[in-house]
Order: sequence, then structure tokens, then C-alpha cells
Amino acid sequence: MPMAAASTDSQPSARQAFFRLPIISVFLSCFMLSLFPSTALASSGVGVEDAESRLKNLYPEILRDEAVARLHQLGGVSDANGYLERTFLSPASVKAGNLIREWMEDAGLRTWIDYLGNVHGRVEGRNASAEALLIGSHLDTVIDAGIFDGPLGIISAIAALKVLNSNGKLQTLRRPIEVIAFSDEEGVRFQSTFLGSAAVAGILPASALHISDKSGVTVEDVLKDNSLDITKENLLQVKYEPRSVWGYVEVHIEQGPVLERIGLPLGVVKGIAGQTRLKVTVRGSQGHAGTVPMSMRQDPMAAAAEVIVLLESLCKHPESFLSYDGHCNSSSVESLSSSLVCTVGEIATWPSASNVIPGQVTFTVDLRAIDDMGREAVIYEFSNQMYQICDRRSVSCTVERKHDANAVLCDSELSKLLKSAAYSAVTRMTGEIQGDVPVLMSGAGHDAMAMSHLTKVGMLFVRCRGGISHSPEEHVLDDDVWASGLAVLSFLEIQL
Ligand SMILES: NC(=O)NC(N)C(=O)O
Ligand SMILES: [Mn+2]
Ligand SMILES: [Mn+2]
Repeated sequence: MPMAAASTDSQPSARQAFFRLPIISVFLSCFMLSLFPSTALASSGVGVEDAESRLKNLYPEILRDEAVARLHQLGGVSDANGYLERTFLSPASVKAGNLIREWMEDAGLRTWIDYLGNVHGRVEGRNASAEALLIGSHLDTVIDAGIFDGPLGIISAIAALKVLNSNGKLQTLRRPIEVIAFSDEEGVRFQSTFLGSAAVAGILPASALHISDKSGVTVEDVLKDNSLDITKENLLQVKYEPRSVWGYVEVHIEQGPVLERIGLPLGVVKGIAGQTRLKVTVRGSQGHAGTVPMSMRQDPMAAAAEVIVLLESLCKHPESFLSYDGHCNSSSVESLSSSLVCTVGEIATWPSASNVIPGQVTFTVDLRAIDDMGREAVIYEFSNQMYQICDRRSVSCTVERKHDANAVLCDSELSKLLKSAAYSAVTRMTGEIQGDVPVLMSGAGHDAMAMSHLTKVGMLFVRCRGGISHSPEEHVLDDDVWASGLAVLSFLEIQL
């Protein structure tokens, strides 16, 4: 099924962008020369490598051409006609999982699917009992999604391992390496994100199996319908022992405009904002649109509208309510203000007819901030002011917390290694010494958040066009897909 994702590369090519970098400092050059002597030598003009053999060592057929083709192929695996949608264990998700499994096997990995529908591909390397490096991302999507959010991290990891396999180096890795394609990160179907990675990390409560989707189907039902025999005991089996894991790495599109603005394909993630999802239900008095006088209405739609605008204003100006009670100092208010974002993305009304005053309106709230206490303070203030609005309008309001994940800081050692790997990849591609690899915060959530409960985590971001994501307009240059695969390869080469 053809998906709407654009495939034309309208950005300047990665190579052009690299050449426009400012001159780097002498200190940085010396530092990086000691890290990557051979590439630095080649790029400084001493012992210039022949362009053809250099290109061959960059494995463009696997890391770029095949990876890009696979991204597009996966982008065509959808439950919807004409747009991309793959929610937790939907038929398209199952198909996508099987495709990924085939690609893992093609890279020489041993594969299996766990009780939560996560797809695993593993190589033991030289020492099967050493702590494993896990590399992952998710195979589910939002509705009307782009093709890179999730799959890029899975496919670039598989591609890098395929290169090692084709060079006969896969079995010589110092520790087991495992790629995991997580079954649910977006949380579109059950509103509870990270079902797959939380189970692997051992933080998914058995009660999550009873969460139901809009049609009343539970997580447990879906798993059983897909022949995954989930029970309380089997859920525990999905969990990894912390001592068996060395760390978790995730490559993901940035979903923001920073790398594009800087003109670099890769960045290292410093941390991930915390997030909360709420469901607000407003109940009023259902009635006839033509006969109930305005003064006698208890209209949940108008109340919901006022509450939504309240949320927007609180999140635009948290300083207006956080500073006056003396609990927050100015720097924490400032840091909250700069990262706080709130969204109402889904609204439903009953009975939803143009000539009926609704009886009930429900809407979602998605709230993110770097500062966990600040996020709580916003939720507290929002609930208080919401109840005042609801009282004044004589409607009843309830708030349910559907999902919470605290902010996560990436591990500094892993980040250093990823930074070196990103630097090495870009240097290898351009033959030029590069500027420092940017360090970014992530406003978007990632499986790394759940995995941080199991092990240290590190993330790499990949530039995307216009910073656009969660849209069919989402786009990553072919050369940037290549850079991300090469960065994973460079990172894995440290494990040889
Ligand atoms: N990276 C992402 O798009 N992740 C999410 N599911 C999010 O809501 O941030
Ligand atoms: Mn997403
Ligand atoms: Mn994602």
C-alpha cells in the first residue's frame, strides 16, 4: 500500500551541509585526532585514501540503500488505507514484526518474539555470559504517521549488524548484542505507552493487562488473540535481569528542528522530558439545541473549551502561578517554562450531533516537562482551576491519570561513546574533520525512558526535515539514514 511519506530529498545533501561547518578549534582537532587516528590522517591529506575504497568501507548498499528501502517497505505496512497506522499488535503491526524478524535473521541474528509481542534478534558474540548491549526502538506508530519514527532505530541497528556479519565479525563481538523492536511506544491504542519496553524493563504491572481500548478489548485479549500466552508468570519472564544487561542504546529521529538548523545529521541526547497523559471527562445536561435557553444550559462542550484554553494559558505562563507562593526559585521556574508543553490531541463528544447539546465530552491532555516536580505543580494547578470552572458551569468533571513517566538523564559514559561514534560516522562519510557533535534534550518520549529502569541508557538523534514528525511529512535524508547506520556500526566496533 503506498504511503504518503515524501521521499524527495529537498534538504541540501549531507555532504554539502558538512562542508559548510565552521572551522573547529585546534583543541578539538587534537582531541579527535587521538580518538580517530586513521580517519583523521586520511582527511588531513596524509596518505589520502582512494575515494572508491573509502566508499566501499562505508557500506552504502547496506547502511543506506537497503536501509532506506526497508524503511519505505515498512512504511507501507499499515492498518489504514492511504495513511500509516500501526497500533499495538494490530494486523499491520504483526506483519511489520514478522518483516523485521526476517531482516534480523538476514543479519545473522537469532530471533524470537516475547509474550508482549516485542521482536528480538540477538548475537552472543565471543562471550555469551557477558552483559548484553541492547539496541532498540518501536515498531508501532501514531495515526497518519511518518515512516521513520521508531523504525529508523530498528533498521539502522539491523543494518550495522548485517555489515559486521558480512565482514565475518559478528561472532567476534565482546558481548552479546540484541536488537529489540518494541511493540508499543506510542500508546495510541491503550493510552498506556511503553507496553513492550516496560515489560522488558520489569516495570509493567500485571494490572496493565486489563487496560482496554475504545472497543473494550483488553491488552490480554489482544495478546491471546495473537497466540501470545500472556499470564502473570509469563509477564515476569519478559523481564530482563539487570545484571545480564550492559546498557541500552536507541537511535531515533530528532522530531525537532535543531540538527537541521545546525546543519549536522547526528546529535547525542542528554535527557528526555517527563510526561503525563490525562483523560478529562466533562458531564453536563444533554438537550435540544433549539429549545434550551442559554442561561439554563449545562453544556459540557463549552466547559471543555474553557478548560482547554485554561490549560494552554497555564502552560504558556507557568510563572504566573508557580512564583507567587515561594515554592519555586526563579531558575526552576525558568527551566520549567522553557520545556513545558501541553496538548489536547483527542476530543470526543456524546452523542455528537449538530442539533444536540452534548451530554458528555472527553478529551486527552498530554503534558511534558524536564522538571518532574514542575510537571506535578502544573497538573495540580490545572485540576484546581478546572474544578472551579466546572462548578461555575454546573457540570461535573473528572480527571484520570493514564500514564506517567519521569524525566530521564542519559548515561554520561554511553553518551560519550555515542558522541565518538557519531563523530566517527560523519568524519568517515565526509573525509573531513567535523565540529563537535551537538547535545540535545528530547521533548518526545522514547522506549529509553522505560529501559532506564533496567539499565543505563544512551540515545542518538538523527536530523529530520523541518523538525516534522507524527506526520506523513516526516522525512530523513537517505544520507542521514546512512550516517545513523554508520554511527551504530562505529559504536559496535568498540565492542569488537
Ligand atoms: N518519540 C515519540 O514520538 N514518542 C512518543 N510516543 C511521544 O508521545 O513523545
Ligand atoms: Mn512517535
Ligand atoms: Mn518514536
